[in-house]
Amino acid sequence: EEDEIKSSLIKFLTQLTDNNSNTDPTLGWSMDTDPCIGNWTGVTCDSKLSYVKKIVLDGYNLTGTFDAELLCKAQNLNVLSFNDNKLRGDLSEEIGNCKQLTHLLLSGNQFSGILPDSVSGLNNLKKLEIFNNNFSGKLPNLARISGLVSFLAENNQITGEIPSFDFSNLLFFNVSNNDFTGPVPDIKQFGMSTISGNPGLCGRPMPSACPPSSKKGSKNHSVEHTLMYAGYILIGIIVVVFIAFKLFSKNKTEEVKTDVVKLKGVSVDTSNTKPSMITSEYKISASKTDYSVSAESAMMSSSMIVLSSPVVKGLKFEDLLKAPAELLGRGKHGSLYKIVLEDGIPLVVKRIKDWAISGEDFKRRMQKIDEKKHPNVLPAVAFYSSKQEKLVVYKYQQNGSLFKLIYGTQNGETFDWDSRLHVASKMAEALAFMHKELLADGIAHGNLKSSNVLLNLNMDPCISEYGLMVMDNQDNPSDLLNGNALKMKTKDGAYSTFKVDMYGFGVILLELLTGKLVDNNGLDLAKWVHSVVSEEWTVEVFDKNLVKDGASEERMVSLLQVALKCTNPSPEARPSMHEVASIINTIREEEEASIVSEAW
Ligand SMILES: Nc1ncnc2c1ncn2[C@@H]1O[C@H](COP(=O)(O)OP(=O)(O)OP(=O)(O)O)[C@@H](O)[C@H]1O
Repeated sequence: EEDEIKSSLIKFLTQLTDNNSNTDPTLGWSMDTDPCIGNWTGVTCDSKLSYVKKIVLDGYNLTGTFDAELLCKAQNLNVLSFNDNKLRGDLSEEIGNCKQLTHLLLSGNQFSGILPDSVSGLNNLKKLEIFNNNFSGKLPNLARISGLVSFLAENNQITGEIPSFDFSNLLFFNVSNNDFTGPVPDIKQFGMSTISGNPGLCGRPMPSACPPSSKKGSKNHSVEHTLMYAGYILIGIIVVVFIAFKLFSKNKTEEVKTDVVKLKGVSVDTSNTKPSMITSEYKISASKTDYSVSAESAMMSSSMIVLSSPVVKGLKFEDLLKAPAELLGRGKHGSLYKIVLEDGIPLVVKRIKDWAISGEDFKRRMQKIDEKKHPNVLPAVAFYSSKQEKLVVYKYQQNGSLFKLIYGTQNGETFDWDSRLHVASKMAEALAFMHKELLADGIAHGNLKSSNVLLNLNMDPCISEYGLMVMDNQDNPSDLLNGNALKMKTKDGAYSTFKVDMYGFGVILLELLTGKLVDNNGLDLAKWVHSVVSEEWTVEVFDKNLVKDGASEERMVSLLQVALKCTNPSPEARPSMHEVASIINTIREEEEASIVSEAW
């Protein structure tokens, strides 16, 4: 079979080098040698040298017709690059036999005829580049290829409508100077020049408006559409009824519970707490509707420990209860409320759920953490502990979280490479400091993720909720499925959350680099990146906004390598925060040096 592939490839090449001026028209492709070990020009094999993976013959003066049937006998081909030759004729249907193709690059030739339907079946295709040819006719349904990042087809004579791509997934797009007709797609990010030279296009910003029913609308089509719209309307009605119902029943209950304070769920049972913290027995039950301060509750302030923060001197527990509260989030580990004190200071209160830690241990832990101050770690303002309740108070950060910043960029805000690198390096320094200082106490962050990284007024990262999570010491197998719980057993048998932090940090780096959302505690994003990178198409993992802005690929790759080390499934293999911080600093210095040299 190998011989068959070899002879097909050689036959394929002979047809292209017939009248070639090359000194050696065989380009070293010979039956006597192995394509993977012999010197076959332009041929690259997989790492095990078992099959031909790429053929790159750009600018080899190749002429004649491109026999896809012969070529695609090598079924494992990933990359075909024949740019800038003199290839003529049709691209035949058999190109579809190269099922593994990720790159089909044929620009700068004299291909004619239609692009065969089989191209739309190349599911793995990432780049399809056919510009500067004479392709004509309608395109197959290329929108089916979900992973496509580049479609460049300018300077052909292609007709029909522009494929209905999901343009937000494309990095490179150009169909200018063809004969496309139909409506102009939403391609803002690419600019109108990428569709110019297609006089038959209609709708804004073209001079001609699209005819109202430009769709040929066969009967089947219109029936389908009617059904679809009827479905939408039905769903709409259900949603409206549901919301109305909810609102109605909520109004009813609110008549009973007079207060809007969401903290009212807080139940403070002080009967079992240490006498040093609480002087007498008072109970505020969850069902109690009014939290107005009573003389007794003032005494409870003693269990509220206000840390060194000057912002809220003398903050009392009842101040928290009194202030109007807004639920910001309800996570796996508790709820977060925003409150505004009487003097207008906004705070957030984290109410930690199910934390089996004694009041003393909690107090000691919070004070240990508070002793270590770093400008990029958000200090707690106060905390409160009773048997049922653990509350930690922070200052409200009006600039939102890193999570919002990364995913907000889709709405047109920019978060450029320089700023991302800045955030990464500040975070790494802060965590390296905290890890070092708190190593002996075994207090790591425990729940590092981009929503716990806030931005201060200078847009510097501010890591929140440090140390509020303790990993339970049970080896819960279901926990092992999510990345957060990839724990490491230390010598004395305890688990170290420090390596869990490394994983969390790695995922944040991946978010910064890819701009992609994390599912399932980051495991999916990490898995995805690991798989793309192992297939060698590293560049395609990066956020296209970064690529578009011309961020340095070299330094993005360096940061990606750090992220991959941090998200190694095996905790022992992950680096320390100290190592990571120094690598990231080096990357940043290189970035700064390059900006300086560019300025020259
Ligand atoms: N001090 C703060 N100032 C402003 N926003 C904050 C502050 N702390 C957290 N937030 C934001 O409030 C939202 C809810 O926070 P919360 O901590 O409940 O969610 P989470 O981090 O997803 O969950 P968890 O920490 O329980 O795993 C998040 O978007 C977070 O970024």
